[in-house]
Amino acid sequence: MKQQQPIAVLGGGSFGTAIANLLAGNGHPVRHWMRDAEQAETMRSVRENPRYLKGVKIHANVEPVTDLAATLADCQLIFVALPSSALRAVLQPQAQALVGKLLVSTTKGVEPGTFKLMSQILEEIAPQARIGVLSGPNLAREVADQALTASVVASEDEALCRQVQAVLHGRTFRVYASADRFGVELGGALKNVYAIIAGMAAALGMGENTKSMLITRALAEMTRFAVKLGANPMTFLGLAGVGDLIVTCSSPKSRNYQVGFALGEGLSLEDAIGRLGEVAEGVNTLKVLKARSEELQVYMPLVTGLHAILFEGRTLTQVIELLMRAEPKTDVDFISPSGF
Ligand SMILES: NC(=O)c1ccc[n+]([C@@H]2O[C@H](COP(=O)([O-])OP(=O)(O)OC[C@H]3O[C@@H](n4cnc5c(N)ncnc54)[C@H](O)[C@@H]3O)[C@@H](O)[C@H]2O)c1
Ligand SMILES: O=P(O)(O)OC[C@H](O)CO
Repeated sequence: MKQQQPIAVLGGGSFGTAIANLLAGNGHPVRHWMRDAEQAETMRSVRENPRYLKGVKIHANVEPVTDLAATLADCQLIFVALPSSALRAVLQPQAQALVGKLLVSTTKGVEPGTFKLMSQILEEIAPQARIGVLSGPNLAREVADQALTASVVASEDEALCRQVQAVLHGRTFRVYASADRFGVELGGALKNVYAIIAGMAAALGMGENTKSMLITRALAEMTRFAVKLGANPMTFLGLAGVGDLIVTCSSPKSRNYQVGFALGEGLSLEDAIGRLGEVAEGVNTLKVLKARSEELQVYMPLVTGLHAILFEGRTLTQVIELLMRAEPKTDVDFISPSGF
């Protein structure tokens, strides 16, 4: 009988582990690549990732590995679950091995300096690869615990979308397809910033009206920015836009929300990140988004306010005062700019 080709998952953190397990549970052999040999050995022997996904049993079809070149050589379909800060550095030296491969980024971040999204970096490193993204309301812990979940695979390459749907679809995980790779990926990166704000609001005991205002105005702000970049605003009404924004802004399981909550409790940014000990992409995204929104002259008061608190020494009270007293605006202005 012909042996099934393995699927690669790059990144030994919580999301890499959750995706590897999902694929394995669907009957696929998985090469789960991580840089840390000790972690791989632990995962091989105890069948758990105690540092990033404690209590979740690693499926027998998952093989934790540390040889990146061999992993890329053996696999055609490759899921990338590396932090945005590591993706280029890890994959650039492997450019030759990526020719003709199907690369699916699950990383939700933006590169400082270039403002490139992760699939755009993959495209630059490997112009002869086939590229897609997977994004949506997908907290790793819940995916791993088999909570009913939906996600979006986005690519101009329809066959890639169908293949990703086929390998991930299962009893607990539904995958929708989209041709709008840029919009889907941008939504996933931007929402992390607003989750920090939502976490702060929760720590301060703010009410339900406030939470709703924050999420809705965050969506307006994200969409305004996306439209300026030429993205389709309708994509933001889907799972990878409003769906991901809701889960990340309402769940204490979100690491970005946790950073915000710690800030709301009075911790410094450094201590909040230290206490988390995992990736919170929103902090870096905030810096690059603030700079880019100024260059493009897009009105983003929540981004400006959070940046002022984290990096310009403003107090939360000062920023709330400024936001609430700002000139009244038109609702849904990014769709009907001349509403009034
Ligand atoms: N965790 C989630 O719920 C979730 C869901 C969807 C998408 N994502 C995205 O997935 C990406 C990865 O996040 P995560 O949650 O798995 O992170 P994590 O904090 O759980 O783990 C990060 C992993 O990356 C590894 N790493 C760090 N630097 C590296 C390098 N230079 N080379 C190789 N490995 C390196 C660490 O060793 C660790 O294994 C992020 O962009 C995140 O936004 C996360
Ligand atoms: O834990 P966070 O804040 O990185 O969010 C995880 C996912 O992006 C939620 O979809």
